[in-house]
Parts: sequence; C-alpha cells; structure tokens
Amino acid sequence: MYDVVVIGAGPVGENVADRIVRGGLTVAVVERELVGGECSYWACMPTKALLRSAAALNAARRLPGAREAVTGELDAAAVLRRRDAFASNWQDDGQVSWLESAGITLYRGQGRITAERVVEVTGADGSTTTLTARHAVVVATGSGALLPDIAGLRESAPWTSREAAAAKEVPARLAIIGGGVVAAEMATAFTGLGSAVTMLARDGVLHLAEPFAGERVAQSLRQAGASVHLEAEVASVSRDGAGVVHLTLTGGAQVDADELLVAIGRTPNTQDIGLDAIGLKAGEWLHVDDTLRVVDVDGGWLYAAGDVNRRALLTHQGKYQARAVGDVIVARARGGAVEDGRWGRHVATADERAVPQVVFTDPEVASVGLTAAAAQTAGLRTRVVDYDLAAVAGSALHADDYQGQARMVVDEDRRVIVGVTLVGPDVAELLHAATIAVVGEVPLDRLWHAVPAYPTVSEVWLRLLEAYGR
Ligand SMILES: Cc1cc2nc3c(=O)[nH]c(=O)nc-3n(C[C@H](O)[C@H](O)[C@H](O)COP(=O)(O)OP(=O)(O)OC[C@H]3O[C@@H](n4cnc5c(N)ncnc54)[C@H](O)[C@@H]3O)c2cc1C
Ligand SMILES: NC(=O)c1ccc[n+]([C@@H]2O[C@H](COP(=O)([O-])OP(=O)(O)OC[C@H]3O[C@@H](n4cnc5c(N)ncnc54)[C@H](O)[C@@H]3O)[C@@H](O)[C@H]2O)c1
Repeated sequence: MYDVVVIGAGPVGENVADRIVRGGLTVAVVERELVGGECSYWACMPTKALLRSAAALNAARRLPGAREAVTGELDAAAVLRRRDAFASNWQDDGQVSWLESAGITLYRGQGRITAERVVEVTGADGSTTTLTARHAVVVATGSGALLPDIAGLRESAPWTSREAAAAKEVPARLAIIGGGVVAAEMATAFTGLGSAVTMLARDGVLHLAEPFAGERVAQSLRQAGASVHLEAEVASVSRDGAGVVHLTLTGGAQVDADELLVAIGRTPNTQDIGLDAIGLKAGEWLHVDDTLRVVDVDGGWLYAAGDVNRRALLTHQGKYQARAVGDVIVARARGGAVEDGRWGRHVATADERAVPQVVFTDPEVASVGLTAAAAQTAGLRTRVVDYDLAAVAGSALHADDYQGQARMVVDEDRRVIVGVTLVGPDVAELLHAATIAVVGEVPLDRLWHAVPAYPTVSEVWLRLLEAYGR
C-alpha cells in the first residue's frame, strides 16, 4: 500500500512523484518502457541535439571572420553520436538512480487501473503485482504519434517522431507528412544533416502560430534546399522492393523518398490503462478540472497530468502541472487548505493563456500566450504591434543579415500583454521575459520602467512599447 500510485514515469510522472515525497507521503511509479519518458529518449532532448550543431554552424556562417574559419561541412555522424549521448544511449540507469535517491519506488511493467485506487502492474515476464493507493492515482502516461488513414501507409513502415529522433543514418531523401512543430523541427534537422527533405504541409507550416512565423520558417527551409508543399494532401503510399517510398498526392503528383516521417499530431496513451474498469472510454484524452483531477470519476481519487490531459503538450507545462497536482494531493491527504483560486498553488492556471513554447527551427519561433487571431476569437479588444527585429542594434551585432519579427498582442481594456511571438535567430532565450510580462499581467505603463540592456536583442521590448505609444 502506497499513499499515491503514479502510472507513467515520463518527465511529468517523475515530477509528480517527487512532489509527493517532498510532501511526506509514499509513492510508487509504474513504467513500461524507459524512466524519463518520450522527452528524454525520443522527443525534446534527442531532437534538440540533432538540431544544435547545424544551428551553430549556420550562426558561424552569418559572421565575417567566423565564416572564413568554417572550412568543412557538418559531420553528420558526429551529430548522431552527440544525440546518442543526449538520449543516454536509450538506457535509463541514471534516471532510475535518481528515483531511488528521491525515495520513489519503481515498478516496471504496464499499469492498468482495475478498481478505485487499485493499479495492477503486468511485468515483461507476465507476472502481476497489485498496488493500492491510500489517497490517489495519477495518470501520466503521455501520448504517442498519430497515424492518418492513408492507403498503404502502415504497410510502408513510416517513421514517426520516434524513429526520426533515434535515426541511425541520415536518409538521402526524407518526405514528411505534416506542417506542425515536429514536422518543422525535423525538416530543419534533416536538411541540416544533409537529407533532401520534402515537406507536405496540408494545413500550412506552423499554422497555429502567428502567420509570419510559418512563412519565415518555410522560406528559410526552402533557402536551405528543402521542398515545402503547402496544401499538399497524400492520397496513397507504397514502398517498393528496393525500399523506396512512393507517395501519390491528390491531384496525381508523385514524391519519392528513402524514408517517410509522419508528424500529424498525437494520440493519448490511454488505450490499455483500464479506463473501462472505471466507466471511462479507452483511448480518450482525460478531462481534468483545474486541480488536474479527472472529471466524471466519483470519489476524487484520480488525477491526470501532462500530455494525457491535452491541456498543453509540452514538457515544461506538464512539469508545472506535476508540481500543482503533487502538492494538491498532499494538501487533500492532510486535510490542509486547497489553494484553487486563479494562480493558486494547486492549479495550473498558466495552461489557459500563458503557455510558452520554442520551436527550434532556423529561425527559431518563440511564443507565449495568445496569437492575434486567438485573442480575437477569445473576444478580447486587442491592438497588435509588430516590430522588425532586424532594426534592433543588438540583432545587427548578433548576426549579419539578421532577419526576424516580433509581435505583441495587447488587451486594450486592461492595457496588458496577452501574447508575444518572436521569430529570429536565437530568440529562444528572450522568451521568458515575455512569459513574465504575460503571467504577471504587468501594466504597459510599468513595462516602460523595465529597461533592456544596450546593445541586446531584448531592446525589441522598448521598440514595441515605442511603437505602441505612451
Ligand atoms: C519529436 C518531439 C519533440 C518534442 N520536443 C519538445 C520540446 O523541445 N520541448 C517541450 O517542452 N516538449 C517537447 N515535446 C513534447 C514532450 O515530449 C511531451 O510534452 C512530454 O514528453 C510529455 O511528458 P509526459 O510525462 O506527459 O509523457 P511521456 O513523456 O510520453 O511519458 C509517459 C510515460 O508513461 C509510460 N507509460 C504509458 N502508458 C503506461 C502504462 N500503461 N503503464 C506504465 N507506463 C506507461 C511511457 O512509457 C512513458 O515513459 C516534443 C514531442 C515530440 C514528439
Ligand atoms: N519544441 C517544442 O516545443 C516541440 C517540438 C516538437 C513537438 N512538440 C509538441 O508535440 C506535439 C505534437 O507535434 P506535432 O507536430 O505532431 O503536432 P501538431 O499538432 O503541432 O501539428 C500537426 C500538423 O499535422 C497536420 N495534420 C493533421 N492531420 C493531418 C493529416 N491527416 N494529413 C496531413 N497533415 C495533417 C496539422 O495541420 C498540423 O500542421 C505538439 O503539440 C507540440 O507541442 C513540441
């Protein structure tokens, strides 16, 4: 018997367990694959390692003096080796030792809920262990890649983000179905590694971001040699005996490639976790209240955090939920006060309108909060201010021919910023200032007193305020 049982030891499950132990309760986590989850081995870490070396090389090539020192091409094999190290060679010993040192008990196997507060673990050898939770069960099982229903696709052995992130070789030709975050980052990574990339972006590139973000990323991919097809729909796929993948688009056009990556979104890992035993539907996203408690389940003992609740499919946001859910379970177990008002300790308020994200393309796309379109849909009376990032002194110093754009979306009724998007080389590290402005609801009048250092790219903040007017 444990106070809490967590199913899934990805970044979110690990952090939930950590908060539970810090709160003085006992916890078991159940993991069927590698402790550390998708993020550590097949998502955030390996993909950023695949991207980083080409980004550094491109940065050097943008600067006279450094450019002349670049005398060779990217060493793809060395990049893959560095990626292997960032994926811990797909071994989880390091994370397992951390769990042990944190006082968290690990059970390896498939976790399934069999009744209220009861989880059965089926090990690889078929053995079963029954775990009972005194207070709560937390589902942190994450998500997997979604495959569309395209004729011949499954038989053609496509890559999902997993195979792309863990690729042992760089394919000469890579076709990508999708135009979202995974597709854009992988197109950037594999173009940098030397593949001839064809991106089939049915709904545009990064279509949920500000329109200029996708336009700039598509343009830069094309300049780097990739072929980007907007509004392209794949009708059928086949792989021939020589291993070549043939894609037929609606309209008849043909694309041939050595590998095909499908990146069209995610599906929750809830197919086989026992949801039917408690009246929920297998394979569905888990709906939660603001304290991350699953709605439609009696007794208030079931929580869901991270990708599986679909609030924000990002590691940092899932870990933020983990801190709230771990703390609220401890508070409820001890009969303590639950701080569930907006921005309270036990709720994940930032999920609503203040989610930061960096897309590690070249240029990078860093955003937080609402886009202009989303703010309009939300019914806000807004003013949109754009600024050319290249016109900032710090940008010109950062790289010759620096190109980028900044946008802030202001809620005119409250005179606070509700969204910021920055597109340009190395804008990732600028994002947190924007996140603080949005979460803190810092009045524009006060922001004038937050003076950016000269000559940094951050001076764009002053320029945006000047463009807005005082
Ligand atoms: C290619 C790619 C790149 C990404 N890059 C970034 C990035 O740069 N930054 C960012 O913030 N986010 C990124 N993401 C998103 C990020 O990976 C996810 O948001 C994050 O991994 C979610 O964490 P999680 O713990 O909820 O789920 P997961 O990381 O999916 O972990 C869930 C764990 O639960 C285990 N599990 C599932 N079912 C069971 C069961 N029944 N029993 C036992 N164990 C089970 C799984 O094996 C897994 O280990 C990326 C995603 C992809 C696909
Ligand atoms: N740097 C990061 O923060 C990062 C990196 C990678 C992934 N992620 C997370 O992982 C999640 C999954 O990323 P993703 O790119 O798979 O999903 P996504 O939702 O970002 O993009 C999916 C894309 O596929 C298109 N699409 C959907 N169905 C299609 C179909 N049948 N045929 C063709 N195109 C179709 C959509 O229009 C969209 O452009 C995202 O929510 C993202 O937050 C984050």
